[in-house]
Amino acid sequence: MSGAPILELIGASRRVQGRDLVADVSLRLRPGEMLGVIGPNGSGKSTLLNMMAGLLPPTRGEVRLAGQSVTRLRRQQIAQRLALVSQAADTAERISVRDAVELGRTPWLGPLRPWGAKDDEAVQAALQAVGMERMAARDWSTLSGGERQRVHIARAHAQAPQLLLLDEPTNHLDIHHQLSILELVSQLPVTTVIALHDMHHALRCDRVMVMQSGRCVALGAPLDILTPALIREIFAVDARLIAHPAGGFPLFAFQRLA
Ligand SMILES: Nc1ncnc2c1ncn2[C@@H]1O[C@H](COP(=O)(O)OP(=O)(O)OP(=O)(O)O)[C@@H](O)[C@H]1O
Repeated sequence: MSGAPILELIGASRRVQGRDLVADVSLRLRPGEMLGVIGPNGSGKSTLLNMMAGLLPPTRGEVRLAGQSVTRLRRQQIAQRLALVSQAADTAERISVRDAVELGRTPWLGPLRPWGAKDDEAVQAALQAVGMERMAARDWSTLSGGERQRVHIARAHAQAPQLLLLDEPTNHLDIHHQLSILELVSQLPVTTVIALHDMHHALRCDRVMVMQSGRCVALGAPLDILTPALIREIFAVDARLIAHPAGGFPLFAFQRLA
């Protein structure tokens, strides 16, 4: 359906054993935006991303991908539109870094569409984007946690999705690679949803959605949403926003409430 947003949630809920893990989330992504999803542990961020990816069907409401209910799309159709890098992402051992990234091209291949130069280019560009081209021949099993994380992101990049879903993509990365990945993601010509714990990273998003007990309790521009009052209420900490001394993104100073 032309003109439909790449992703729309309409009262999307997921109830398991009588408990709403995600409750009544409505959301319409804007083209090219980077949406940060934050919230305390167990607030439903991963469940929501898995629902967006069509891996967990909503028990109420709907998730629409490019205008179509995600539950009615085939896996390959979904994979041609979105890539998910989940927290628990793993890859079979005994394959090389390049092999792992090549898996990203799978949704585009078929009996009438064999591997070609375009696929090689996509894989090379993805390896370069995350700074892993020199490790392309390395065995996956020998990589560090952060290197694996970068390869997962490269695989998602090679998939050439319109929508990229990243569940805490920076949690294994050193500070240089955290900032590189966020910058890379913000520059990609895709719409991105990124579950985060670091509020400094959330400030780099176009919009932020705050979750609490499965509900979306705030959605908007980061500085409008991440106020000391909201942070105190949701995370039970005192937060002050401080200007960056060199003009960068502002900084939070946190203190546990007494
Ligand atoms: N299959 C399941 N059955 C029962 N409860 C579940 C199931 N999957 C998740 N939960 C619960 O749902 C809640 C939301 O989990 P989810 O992983 O979505 O939270 P999260 O915000 O991503 O948490 P974190 O920040 O710790 O990664 C948690 O309380 C979790 O224990």
